[in-house]
Amino acid sequence: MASTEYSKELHIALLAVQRATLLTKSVFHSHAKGTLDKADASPVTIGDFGAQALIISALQHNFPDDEIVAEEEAKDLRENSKVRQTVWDLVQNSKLSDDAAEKELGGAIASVDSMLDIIDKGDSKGGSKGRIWAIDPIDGTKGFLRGGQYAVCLGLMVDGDVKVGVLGCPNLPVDDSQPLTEDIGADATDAEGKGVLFSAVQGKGAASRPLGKGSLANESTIGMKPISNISDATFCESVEAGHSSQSDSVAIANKLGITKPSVRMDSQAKYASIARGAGDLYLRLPVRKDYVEKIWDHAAGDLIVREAGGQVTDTEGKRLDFSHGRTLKENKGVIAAPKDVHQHVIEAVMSVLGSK
Ligand SMILES: Nc1ncnc2c1ncn2[C@@H]1O[C@H](COP(=O)(O)O)[C@@H](O)[C@H]1OP(=O)(O)O
Ligand SMILES: [Mg+2]
Repeated sequence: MASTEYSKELHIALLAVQRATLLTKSVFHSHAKGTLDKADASPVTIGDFGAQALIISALQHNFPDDEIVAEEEAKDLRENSKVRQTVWDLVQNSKLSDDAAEKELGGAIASVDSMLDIIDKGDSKGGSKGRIWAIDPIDGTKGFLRGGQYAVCLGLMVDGDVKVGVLGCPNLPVDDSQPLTEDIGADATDAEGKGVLFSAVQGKGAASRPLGKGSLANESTIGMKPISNISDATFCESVEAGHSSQSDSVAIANKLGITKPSVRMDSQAKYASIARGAGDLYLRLPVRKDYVEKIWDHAAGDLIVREAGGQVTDTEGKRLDFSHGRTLKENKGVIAAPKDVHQHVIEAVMSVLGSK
């Protein structure tokens, strides 16, 4: 492997997200078969803890001095032996079939207690200095539960700037050119042709590759679709009306002359979908004034879209600022679009939100 800047970080991030995403798929299947019921916990909880443990152990093995911001803490696992055992069994059984890759990630976690300590390493406060990884082990929990879209998310920030981003999207089609539809990939966890790893390194573009099971398969470069007429755009938004205002998005679409209905999907799969040109715009319009977005919900997607030729800002046109700790407290909402139409979209957004 050529050793350009951040190539090792990218390589390890891809393998770590691949392994963790495969773990979440196996949780979904065990749940669907009913074999998880006796664990007394939701499959989201099991998958979240398992995926976070696997990713952090890989990062600690390779980059022991880096800080980590992750969504979960092990408190509940320490208090519930049944769930703890379920997660531990799962983590022990989650190995890449490529032995060399598994070795690069540091192999198996030594004990159940070290697994708990590893999960708790995700407690960094974040900030504007140093190397900090942001992890969302399962983003889009509702999508995960319904067999639809969710994402395993990992980003590396250096001095508050995202340098590497990886998204594991097990239920998106491998084919970058497949058009975006509401139920794309739904109930398709086991179907052929599903499961993608998206990645980007700052200044080096964005790529996709099949999620696969073993060594990382061939990557293809991805890019946003040029739009000659904004009224032909397809936009994505949350399924959850509580996460993004679906009435404001209709008003903004009207203003832009967009007639196609929105495509609703959970998770950062929205960022990935526009980055590969399957959709054009991603609107995330605040519903509650007091909600602050979390860095792990945006770091990877923000870089992947920008490296694919897009611009990502908040609803006022400000770039997402990852240097303020665990949250994006200086931003409200997210607007992602191809670079040359982004300002036009922001004007429509500001006019609609400003007139409320
Ligand atoms: N009021 C809210 N506004 C925006 N995002 C929210 C809100 N409440 C929760 N979220 C976050 O939205 C993310 C999912 O986004 P999407 O709708 O695009 O799939 C989750 O990480 C979730 O965080 P959490 O996991 O803490 O609930
Ligand atoms: Mg999330």
